[in-house]
Amino acid sequence: MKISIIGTGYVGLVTGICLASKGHKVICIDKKQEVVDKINAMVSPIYEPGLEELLIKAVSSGNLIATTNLEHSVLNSEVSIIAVGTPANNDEIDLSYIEKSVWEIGSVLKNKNCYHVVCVKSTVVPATSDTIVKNLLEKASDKMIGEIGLAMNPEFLREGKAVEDFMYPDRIVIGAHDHRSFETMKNIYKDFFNAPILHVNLRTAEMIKYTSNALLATLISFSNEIAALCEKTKNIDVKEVMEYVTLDKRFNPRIDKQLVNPGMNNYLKAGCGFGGSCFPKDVKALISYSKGLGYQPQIIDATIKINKEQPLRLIKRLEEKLISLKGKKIVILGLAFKPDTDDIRESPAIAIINSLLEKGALIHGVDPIAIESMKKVIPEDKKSVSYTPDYVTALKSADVAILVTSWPEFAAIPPEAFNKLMKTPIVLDGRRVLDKKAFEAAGVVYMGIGLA
Ligand SMILES: NC(=O)c1ccc[n+]([C@@H]2O[C@H](COP(=O)([O-])OP(=O)(O)OC[C@H]3O[C@@H](n4cnc5c(N)ncnc54)[C@H](O)[C@@H]3O)[C@@H](O)[C@H]2O)c1
Ligand SMILES: O=c1ccn([C@@H]2O[C@H](COP(=O)(O)OP(=O)(O)O[C@H]3O[C@H](CO)[C@@H](O)[C@H](O)[C@H]3O)[C@@H](O)[C@H]2O)c(=O)[nH]1
Repeated sequence: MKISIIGTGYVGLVTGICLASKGHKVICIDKKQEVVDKINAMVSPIYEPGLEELLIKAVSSGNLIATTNLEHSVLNSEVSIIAVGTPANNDEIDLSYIEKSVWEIGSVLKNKNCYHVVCVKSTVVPATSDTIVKNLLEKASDKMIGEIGLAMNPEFLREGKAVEDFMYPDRIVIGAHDHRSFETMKNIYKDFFNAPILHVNLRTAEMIKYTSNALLATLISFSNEIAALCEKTKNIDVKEVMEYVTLDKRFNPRIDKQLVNPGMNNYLKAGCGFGGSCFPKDVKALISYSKGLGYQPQIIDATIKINKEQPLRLIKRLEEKLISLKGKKIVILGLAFKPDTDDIRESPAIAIINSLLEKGALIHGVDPIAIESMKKVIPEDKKSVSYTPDYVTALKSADVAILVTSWPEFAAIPPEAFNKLMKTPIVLDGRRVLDKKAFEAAGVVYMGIGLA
């Protein structure tokens, strides 16, 4: 099929490249010329494992091109997928990018005579597609929805695993205004063999996306609350508790008596809090949507509150240990909000560094790829903040190291290196990926989230 994708960020680019690799003819549209130029030059504008290899194949096979020309792209495609940002504005969803792109598409459709489906892939609060999007499209095109197709197809990919998640989805949710819109969208996904394609109405599709993110975020805050209790009780380790609780087959289904999900990859890992461009923004948008309906949410309100406190609890524990953090050299192992990405949006590292700076500490941030992104938010300054990709340089004569992002390379640092390099070898494991016994055997003071 011929598909145009409006907005070529994480979601738009991954969608475009993956659909092109399934044989569709894809045009990626972005308003940023530098993004378009990079794509056409077969250089990925974002860091995502496996993406650039697929991009090279997609562009060289002629299945993918990028442009800033929306009109030409919409006229030359059967479906337009909208993947522009829906950022938070004072904790409410900002729909201005959606509105602008819908208007632009509608204006082109005014002069297009064959059937065209407009599909919202961006995350939008329930009833956005069947009210705001529908009204704008009808007004701009001078046509009724029905004559133009309308769908909402939420995206569930995770950064760092985006290609894998897109190519092998657990389910494909298609909210459709009518049967014809649904059938057209279904055709796009006909070669995604193992995923069920679920047909729902537009607003249900929107609610499924928010519910998914709110549930996953709530599981993390729940685990962090249990971690706080474990820290106040000697000899209980939250890692052990959560691991054994989740052996229950209601969390960990079995096939032929074998665990399907043995690594506890189920959002019940306590840590220094969830970050990223989605969980914080989407849970807050759901809270604001809910309040707008006159319902005061309780659980998801607590999810955000616990997440805000979680990085600060870490600092409090350090203060209890060291009395004062003033002048202490503190190494932050990990700046990205999770491994395998250079994205630092809402990363717990930001709250941790800012709080430590307020207390007069000196920061040495380490990350394999997220340093440049972090410098834009917390710039390097010779006195109190510096960054390096090299942990050896950072750890030299440090007072404390805090592991914030579970990059595998940090878990692979030998415990002896901390003892040898640091002034006072104290390690605070904010992701529980280090081996406490090995650290203690190497003479390092080990502190961990969810462990007294
Ligand atoms: N990032 C994720 O992992 C993820 C996963 C699932 C869903 N989502 C949702 O998908 C949406 C997009 O997220 P993202 O992270 O890809 O955003 P992003 O900020 O990375 O990318 C958005 C892109 O849209 C472009 N753009 C904005 N208005 C435009 C217009 N009128 N015409 C052409 N281009 C335009 C911007 O230049 C930018 O490159 C959001 O609603 C987000 O909540 C994101
Ligand atoms: O047990 C866990 C699992 C995750 N996290 C943290 O949660 C955050 C988000 O992680 P993850 O879900 O892997 O990354 P995202 O790329 O933000 O993906 C989420 O947000 C996307 C955007 O909406 C959705 O598409 C995905 O389904 C949803 O998982 C990160 O800071 C993680 O460190 C934990 O603290 N404990």
